[in-house]
Amino acid sequence: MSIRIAPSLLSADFARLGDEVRNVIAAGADLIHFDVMDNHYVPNLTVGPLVCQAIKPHATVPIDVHLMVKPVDALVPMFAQAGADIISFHPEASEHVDRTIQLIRSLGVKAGPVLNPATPLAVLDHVIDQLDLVLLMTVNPGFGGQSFIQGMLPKIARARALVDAAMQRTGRTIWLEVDGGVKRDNARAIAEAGADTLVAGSAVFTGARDVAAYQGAISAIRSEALHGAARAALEPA
Ligand SMILES: O=C(CO)[C@@H](O)[C@H](O)COP(=O)(O)O
Repeated sequence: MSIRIAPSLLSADFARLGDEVRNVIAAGADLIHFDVMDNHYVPNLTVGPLVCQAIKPHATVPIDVHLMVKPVDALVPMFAQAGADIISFHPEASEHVDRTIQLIRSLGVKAGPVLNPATPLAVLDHVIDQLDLVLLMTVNPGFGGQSFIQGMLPKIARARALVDAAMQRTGRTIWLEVDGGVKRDNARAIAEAGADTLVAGSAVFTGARDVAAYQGAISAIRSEALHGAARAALEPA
């Protein structure tokens, strides 16, 4: 299994966003995770489509837009136009979850729901076969730098089983992404539970804030996660 690392720009230097995007990509980032907060669905306010459009020329890897906004649908075409390659959204913030997924996919963008720590996996029941990814929050959304909620590990494992079954049924690829409190010292357990895509903000944008620092952080997380994924592959199904 391959592991994707998605640095969250929430912890980047917003005064130098183009440089930060280029630097984390040079350091090995597989995706750029772009957190959109509206001070309504979550108690924080970040950036919108104009900033996504501004970083697009610097992003030689896919831009993974995480919408923490309510309502959702009106912003979807704006982010598609701004260069989003992936758009995830919170089912609680959408009036019609199936419609939102179809809207995102109709614009040629990969789609997936984001499950808060307390959101049950049952929300996937009738849509999983249409998804490109499932994003599991391992902190409550709204802020970077929070601690990983340990109780989420069994939820990741249960989501892995659902995603595997859906991939077998449909022949599609569905990523299982985890976001919140991901560090080098828990990446192994997170990947062993079944995550294949790890978002990390404060654990990546750290140290001297240059390519070497980002490379050290990304490769440490990746290497731990690869160990975890290898261990999971050895375990009986
Ligand atoms: O969506 C969010 C927070 O709502 C995340 O993407 C955080 O930005 C991750 O930051 P760290 O927990 O890795 O510092």
